[in-house]
Amino acid sequence: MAPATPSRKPLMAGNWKMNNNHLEAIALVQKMAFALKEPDFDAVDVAVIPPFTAIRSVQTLIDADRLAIQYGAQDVSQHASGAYTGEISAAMLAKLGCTYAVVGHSERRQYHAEDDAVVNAKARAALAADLTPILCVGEGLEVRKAGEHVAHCLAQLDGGLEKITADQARRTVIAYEPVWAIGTGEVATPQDAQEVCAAIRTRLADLYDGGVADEARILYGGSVKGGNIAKLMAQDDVDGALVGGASLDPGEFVKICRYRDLPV
Ligand SMILES: O=C[C@H](O)COP(=O)(O)O
Repeated sequence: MAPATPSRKPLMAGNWKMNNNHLEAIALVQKMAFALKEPDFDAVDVAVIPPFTAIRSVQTLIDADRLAIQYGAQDVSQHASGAYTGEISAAMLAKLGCTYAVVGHSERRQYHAEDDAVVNAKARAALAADLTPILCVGEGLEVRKAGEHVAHCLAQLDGGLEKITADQARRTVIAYEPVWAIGTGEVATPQDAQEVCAAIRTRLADLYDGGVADEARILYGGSVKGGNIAKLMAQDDVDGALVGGASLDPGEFVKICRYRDLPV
């Protein structure tokens, strides 16, 4: 497919998972803010995705220091409000200034039995509140070994995008995260990442139109580090990364955000 155009600004999103209390979160964002300069933000969108309990602190710091760092949540309720103990609504996250909400992360699918219908309901709830969903898809090792990874990811994509309009799909971020590469140090090869990201873009063109496919950002996630990001970003259909472990290290995450300075 066509190479990344200026309309697809790369996005580097750090998913902190269940790490960092609100004080640690402030310290981490401060360290990132100290290292990142204005031109970095012209080249790439930088986002942190802290646990719910740290979002308010991150918002306060980012607002006070007028930082260009975006932020979001790791999950969102499919429900608007009411008796759903423990849930956080999209409207609550929007009120906290969140830009993104991750939906369908493999850890939610695996440990919380979230299926495509739930993932889709969460994506639609996020979009209704003007949040940008980061919709995750990805295959496990068995599926990969069986050679069914593309079909598997496209089925998750179809399910996740059910009843989502073209305008909504245009601003949705898709993250391809092969489960076998998450937290294992075993990164997908750039060709593996490109194969699935290209298939996702082609499916977006089929489901909607070429405009949606051209504009929607597709991220790769799974053991991304400073040492492998440049090769991944050299792929036509990889528009950024959803970074787990390496986003907890400000030096490493800044290196990832500055992938253009790294040798391919
Ligand atoms: O959301 C992030 C992914 O699960 C990747 O995590 P990782 O970079 O630690 O492999």
